[in-house]
Amino acid sequence: MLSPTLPLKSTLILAPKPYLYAPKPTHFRLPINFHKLRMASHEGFRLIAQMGENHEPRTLIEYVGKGGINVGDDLVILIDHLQYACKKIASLVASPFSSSLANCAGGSGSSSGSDRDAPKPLDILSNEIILSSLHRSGKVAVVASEENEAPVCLTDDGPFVVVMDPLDGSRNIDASIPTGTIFGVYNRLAEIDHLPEEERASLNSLQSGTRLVAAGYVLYSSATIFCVTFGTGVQAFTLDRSTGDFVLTHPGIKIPSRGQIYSVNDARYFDWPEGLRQYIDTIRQGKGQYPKKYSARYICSLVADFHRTLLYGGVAMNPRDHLRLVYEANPLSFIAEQAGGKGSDGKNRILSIQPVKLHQRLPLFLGSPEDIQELESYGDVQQRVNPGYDV
Ligand SMILES: O=P(O)(O)OC[C@H]1O[C@](O)(COP(=O)(O)O)[C@@H](O)[C@@H]1O
Repeated sequence: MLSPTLPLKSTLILAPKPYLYAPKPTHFRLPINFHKLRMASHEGFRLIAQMGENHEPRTLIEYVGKGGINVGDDLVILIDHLQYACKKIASLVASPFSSSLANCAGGSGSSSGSDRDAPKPLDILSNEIILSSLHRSGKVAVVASEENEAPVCLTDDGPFVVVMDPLDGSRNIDASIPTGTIFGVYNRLAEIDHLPEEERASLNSLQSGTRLVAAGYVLYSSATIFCVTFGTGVQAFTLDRSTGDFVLTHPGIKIPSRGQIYSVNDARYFDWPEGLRQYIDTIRQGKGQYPKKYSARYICSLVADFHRTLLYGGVAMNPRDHLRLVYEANPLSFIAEQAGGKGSDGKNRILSIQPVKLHQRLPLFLGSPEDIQELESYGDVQQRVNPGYDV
């Protein structure tokens, strides 16, 4: 019944054995230790074989299935289709054409004067890839996407509703900077099935974040990482390009209770409120509750900044009304909480904010519980000035 979990053609290509590609002698030597590389790849295979021997769920699909946490057949099928779509996107963003796709004016129709379809920008293509995969799953009633003005109805009796940002950070593609997909899954509200389609779709998409059944992100970077929670902790899986599987590499992620990194676009410092300036000035001087000088890291790609924060701790923020509640803040806050962290708008828990509009924006602060608490204690941390920025 499941969609083929066969990898994409490109992911079928076996990883080259480093020793077959030893460089021809030249007048300079590459600083590569091929013996070490060979050992590292042997170590990787030994690790994977061992995980299999222990009968631990090894792949994403094993993890969600009956041998793992058993989320139910319907949700397994949905996740299987979603991961398949994300593998396609991973190939797309890594392709030699990604940068020209990212920059093209885009459009879904034919270009004028030609009967050939105009190329579509990557975020539009990614949206179409996920939408069609979810449609084929037969398990999704409604999809609310950053790329669609209104929610899209797929299958009337599909048990789930999916909210998503199909490709966040695509403006970075030109410079090969990481991008990501963000998603959340709700149960369909069967009690409103009698309402007209538009109203049903809207109410299904505006469910409170506290009702999320699952949430995750896929990071397209040096590795492709599928990080997910079903409300019982957070696990991350890394795409093994030799088999096409997402392999469990980060079981039971726990965010450190305190980090030493803050992540924000601090060119906006002079548009910040006093409280936020004071907070950042304090922690970077090592004068906060944690007596260490904080470091700054900001990729300007939400999934990448959040992923690093989840692993290393600290706080990732965008203090202006910019990021979206329904398909960015809610799923990432659910993951943060499941990892022991927090998601806040500077005053309130994100998950308890009732969405009123699909594309609603808000300030977002995600990270280690002690860092978020300290930040909130400054009171005035939401940037009210939002003049619009060129870059
Ligand atoms: O310009 P800012 O305020 O630094 O915002 C950057 C944030 O905007 C995003 O690029 C998303 O913005 P878009 O939805 O307009 O693409 C995030 O990936 C990133 O974290």
